[in-house]
Amino acid sequence: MIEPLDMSTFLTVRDLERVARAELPPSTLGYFKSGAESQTTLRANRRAFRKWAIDYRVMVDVSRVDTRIRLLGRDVATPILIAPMAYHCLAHPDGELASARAAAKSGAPYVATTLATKPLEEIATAFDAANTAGATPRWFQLYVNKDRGITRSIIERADAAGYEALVVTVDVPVMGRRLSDLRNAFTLPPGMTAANLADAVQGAKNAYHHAYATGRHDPSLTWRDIASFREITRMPILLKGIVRGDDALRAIDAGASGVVVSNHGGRQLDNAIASLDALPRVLDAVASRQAAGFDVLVDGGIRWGTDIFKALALGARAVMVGRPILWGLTVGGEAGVVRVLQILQNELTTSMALAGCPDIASITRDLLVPA
Ligand SMILES: Cc1cc2nc3c(=O)[nH]c(=O)nc-3n(C[C@H](O)[C@H](O)[C@H](O)COP(=O)(O)O)c2cc1C
Ligand SMILES: CCCCCCC(=O)C(=O)O
Repeated sequence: MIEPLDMSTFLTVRDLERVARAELPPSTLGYFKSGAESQTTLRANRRAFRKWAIDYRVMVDVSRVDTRIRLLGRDVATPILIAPMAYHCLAHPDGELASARAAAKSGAPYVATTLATKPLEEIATAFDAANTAGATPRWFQLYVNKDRGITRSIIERADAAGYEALVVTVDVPVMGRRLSDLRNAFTLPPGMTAANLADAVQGAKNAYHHAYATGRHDPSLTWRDIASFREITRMPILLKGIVRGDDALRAIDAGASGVVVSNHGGRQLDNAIASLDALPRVLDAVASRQAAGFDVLVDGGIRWGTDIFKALALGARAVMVGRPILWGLTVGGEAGVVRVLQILQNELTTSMALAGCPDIASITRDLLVPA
């Protein structure tokens, strides 16, 4: 019998990544880890964090460190969210049910993807059962289907299942060229499906990824559509994949409540600007709206608590973490994702204490200098 791994032996996200890379079949590993084309943006996302050093304060009472934030108008325990990512069952048979439970137990907001391998209703139930104090929100990420009837029905299902926000991903008009997926003809293995779309892609049950990307996904999405989604749902809308100040302002005009500064983890436009590099100009553009509750989040390349510290110091409300969650899920299922979130949370609170920041509000811009 193989003994379950003791999660406490993993001290960094990298420790889990190493084991996950060894465990995953090549085609799945390629799908999870890859960026588009030359992977320049994938690398730039990491490099952007190394451009900053933390100019710390001393002699501040940090006997208590509080990571609570306000997010879309409610209190949340941590600024670390789980990014929407397709096909969690590739990492572990419990898939999104495991990652959702782990998020709820850790107090980390969870963003379920349209392309989940478990139905959005089951993910909601798994999350809520573990969210005993009801303190943590879960959001739903939307990919827009060419058949707007299907899109509408997904939004209505997410609404009915009690998701608190709709995250519309806007940086995938078409899929980026991830070379390993092309070489491996990546698709879902037999028996695994994009569970929210099962009715929509009948006849392609073992090839959802390709069938969805080439046949169903809508490249004609524009700002006008956001206004039309506003009419369908009570959920506040965030746009994920914004890197420009003028687009952030358009998002506000379209009725969005926030944006996620993101280049999709370097998986879409290769040579795109790094997310962290784009963050300051987006924040500058929407500065006057932040007091009114317009939230700016960022993702891409976050692997350490100090990365989160830097993003918050630049002015992000919160961060989303992508691939590290898949490494944790691969290595230990729910316990592995809990461990990833614990590691990042511990690193964040340690860096806050060492930088003289007892709470998130005290992580200010002057604490960063060029490295
Ligand atoms: C395997 C994988 C699948 C993803 N699927 C989705 C998705 O379904 N919807 C979405 O909006 N973003 C998706 N993303 C992008 C993530 O939400 C996020 O923007 C990115 O992973 C952040 O970068 P990081 O992985 O470096 O943390 C995916 C990313 C990965 C790695
Ligand atoms: C054309 C939409 C396919 C997106 C696949 C999921 C995703 O966002 C990613 O792999 O990245």
